[in-house]
Amino acid sequence: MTQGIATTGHVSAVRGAVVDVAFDTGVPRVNDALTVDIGGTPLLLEVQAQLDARTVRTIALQSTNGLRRGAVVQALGGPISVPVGDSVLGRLLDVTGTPGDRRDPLPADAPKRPIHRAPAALHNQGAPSELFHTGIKVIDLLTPLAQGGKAAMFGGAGVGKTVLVMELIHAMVAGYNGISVFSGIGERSREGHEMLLEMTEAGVLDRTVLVYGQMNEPPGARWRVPMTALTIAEHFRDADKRNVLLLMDNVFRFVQAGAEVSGLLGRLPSRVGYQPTLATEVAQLQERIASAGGASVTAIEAVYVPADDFTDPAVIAIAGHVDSMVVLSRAMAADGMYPAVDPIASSSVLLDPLIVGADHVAVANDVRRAIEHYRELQDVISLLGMEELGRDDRQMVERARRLQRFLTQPFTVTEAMTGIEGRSVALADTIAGCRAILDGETDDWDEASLYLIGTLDEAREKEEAAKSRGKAA
Ligand SMILES: Nc1ncnc2c1ncn2[C@@H]1O[C@H](COP(=O)(O)OP(=O)(O)OP(=O)(O)O)[C@@H](O)[C@H]1O
Repeated sequence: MTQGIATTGHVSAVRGAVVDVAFDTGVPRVNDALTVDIGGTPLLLEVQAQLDARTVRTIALQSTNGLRRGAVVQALGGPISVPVGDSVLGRLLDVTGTPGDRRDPLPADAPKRPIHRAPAALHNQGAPSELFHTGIKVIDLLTPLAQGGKAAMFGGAGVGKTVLVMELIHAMVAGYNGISVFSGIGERSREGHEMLLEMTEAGVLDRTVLVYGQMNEPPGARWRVPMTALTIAEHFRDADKRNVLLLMDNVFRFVQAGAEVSGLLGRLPSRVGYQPTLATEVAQLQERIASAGGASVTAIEAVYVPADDFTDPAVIAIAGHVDSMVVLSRAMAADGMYPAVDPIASSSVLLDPLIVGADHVAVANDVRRAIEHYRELQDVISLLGMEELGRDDRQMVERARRLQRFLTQPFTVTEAMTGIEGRSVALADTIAGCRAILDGETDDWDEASLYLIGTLDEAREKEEAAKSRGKAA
């Protein structure tokens, strides 16, 4: 709000989620919050543009049903503020910080923080520190995650992003003593309540905050909900010096909501119809996800890839900010190779001999090389058959197929679907297993023995059991 100027205005136009508000003298600043009462329910608006000396254009964060021209609007004198701190632990909140879990309201004296803030100062930011072991073979080997790092799971519709994020939550939250902040952005609305239940069952609800703006909510809510989650995470980091795990499903929906808002505000679209401010919006969100002052914020993000097009501007903008990029492949999902992590397209800046050690990097590179070589030969194999390959090529292909199978893994979260108990594998076992396959120890094993198992020892038992059954028959 411009200093010393009246804070009350009135609605001058309503066009869906876009509301124009006129003030008698002066106008609030961009990103300031306004509130208006619709039949006893407060509606939050956020200023997006100053149209002239008296009028602002705002975007509504809740439904504008029932809003009339002339309604009295209060300027709050700053950005939307959301409750932070211990009182939000174990709660399911919406973009404005209002609980949606049918429990008591939050205490009136809960501390609040504005959702728009500058990122932590660069000199105060910490780089990713220790590695986060997930127990998921393909991730620990090829795209390691770090505490204080940013990882994103990229994939088209239905290739397993949510399942992978849920499994990571399972793997990490139980053995992690920091706070987890989960932000549901523009996905199915039932997911929030399912998550609440799961966290309660896992006994970690008292260390978790759930913040949701789902697909049934207006674009303003989906656009600002990651900021709300981030503000809560930042408070735990700065005020309590606690490590935070920030999970976001799905960051693409944040970009999509931004595009909807941009269209509603009448801005000309840019490449592929996205908002002209795409890169800025993504950077404003991602640059705030940082470790600072000795406490880390570790982010795991799911990113939907529209029409499996990895050159989509939204995907590229997000990919530029992450340390570990886990790419999910439709072809692998179709073959039942779950988790469908593409070993070639996925990468991590942490896969460096100085960070993970030379042995790890060497095995990871050999695994990639073998699978890449197999892919190059796949056309020849489908046209002419394996018999036409030279001896070395055939051996490489057989090892690559075994490696691909060894890197599949049953998940705890899919136990009900697959009927197979989830496995968690130590990194040393993953590396030893891959090395053994690359060295040819499993050349005469049945490929199926390596599919959906944990360690190589388990595959060995499966192989021996199959052999003894064969003999008995
Ligand atoms: N690791 C896995 N093991 C077994 N099945 C899986 C696995 N991952 C995914 N699936 C199967 O794929 C389906 C879709 O997975 P999921 O909901 O995670 O996809 P998504 O990429 O998040 O999809 P959307 O883009 O629609 O949100 C699951 O319901 C399940 O049947």
